[in-house]
Amino acid sequence: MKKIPVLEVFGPTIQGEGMVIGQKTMFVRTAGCDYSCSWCDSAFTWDGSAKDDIRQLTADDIWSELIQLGGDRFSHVTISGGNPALLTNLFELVSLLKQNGKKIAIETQGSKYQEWLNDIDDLTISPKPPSSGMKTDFDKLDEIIEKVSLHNQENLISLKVVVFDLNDLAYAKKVHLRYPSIPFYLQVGNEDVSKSDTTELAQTLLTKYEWLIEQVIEDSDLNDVRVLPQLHTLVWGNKRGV
Ligand SMILES: C[S@@+](CC[C@H](N)C(=O)[O-])C[C@H]1O[C@@H](n2cnc3c(N)ncnc32)[C@H](O)[C@@H]1O
Ligand SMILES: Nc1nc2[nH]cc(C(=O)O)c2c(=O)[nH]1
Ligand code: SF4
Ligand SMILES: [Mg+2]
Repeated sequence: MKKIPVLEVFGPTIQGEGMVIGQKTMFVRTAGCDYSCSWCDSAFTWDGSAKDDIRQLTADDIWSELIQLGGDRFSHVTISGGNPALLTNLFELVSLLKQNGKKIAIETQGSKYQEWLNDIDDLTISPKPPSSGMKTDFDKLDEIIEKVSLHNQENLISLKVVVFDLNDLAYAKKVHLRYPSIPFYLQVGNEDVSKSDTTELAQTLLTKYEWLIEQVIEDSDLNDVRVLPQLHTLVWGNKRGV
């Protein structure tokens, strides 16, 4: 079996973000990203700080670990990163999870296409706004969205944009208007990914959530969007592996 670079396997927990927020799920976090967002809350997947913790695992190894941690207490697995869509080899894990009756979600930024994306039950594509320092290749994003919309019709696809400021909101609007038929989520940006005081962090994030809701209320281009905080950050702060 082919190897997959893995940094974390954890759960059961709840999906804290986006289209299936609140869903009980396991997480597999792969190593490596083609982006380097200034505010990335999982920078250890790509900045070298956790390079000694990367394990090269087969799909069978990952499955054993999921069962060891989750037993019969899960039906859903979320694969995030880093950018899992860098990894052609994830195909074997996707088919193994499906064979075992598990639903699969993916978190990716929409910079790379893989054929196995067509087999994902809950696919979240999260293009990055200006505050990240990254530039979206809209031709590539068009291509990915066209392919997954065509091949992934029984499954759910959504777009999710993290917003820190008005510039990001203008970008989010542009993405939503470009793909009006794809369910669209706005997510509160966490400015302080190393803060350890969860109560203080939650207060700040709720204030930012209220600000984001107010922007959406006022804007007729944003009538059909959903506005969400990162639920896991409100509950557990910046803790890893939850
Ligand atoms: C860590 S990323 C991994 C998956 C993929 N690389 C991506 O960005 O979509 C998972 C999600 O966390 C979001 N995220 C990362 N840092 C964040 C922050 N500081 N505040 C809010 N959301 C953040 C990303 O935008 C993405 O939607
Ligand atoms: N509970 C929980 N929900 C999440 N949703 C997306 C996450 C991610 O880091 O991709 C994440 C995460 O790390 N934990
Ligand atoms: S694309 Fe995702 S994992 Fe990569 S740097 Fe940005 S937020 Fe982090
Ligand atoms: Mg996260």
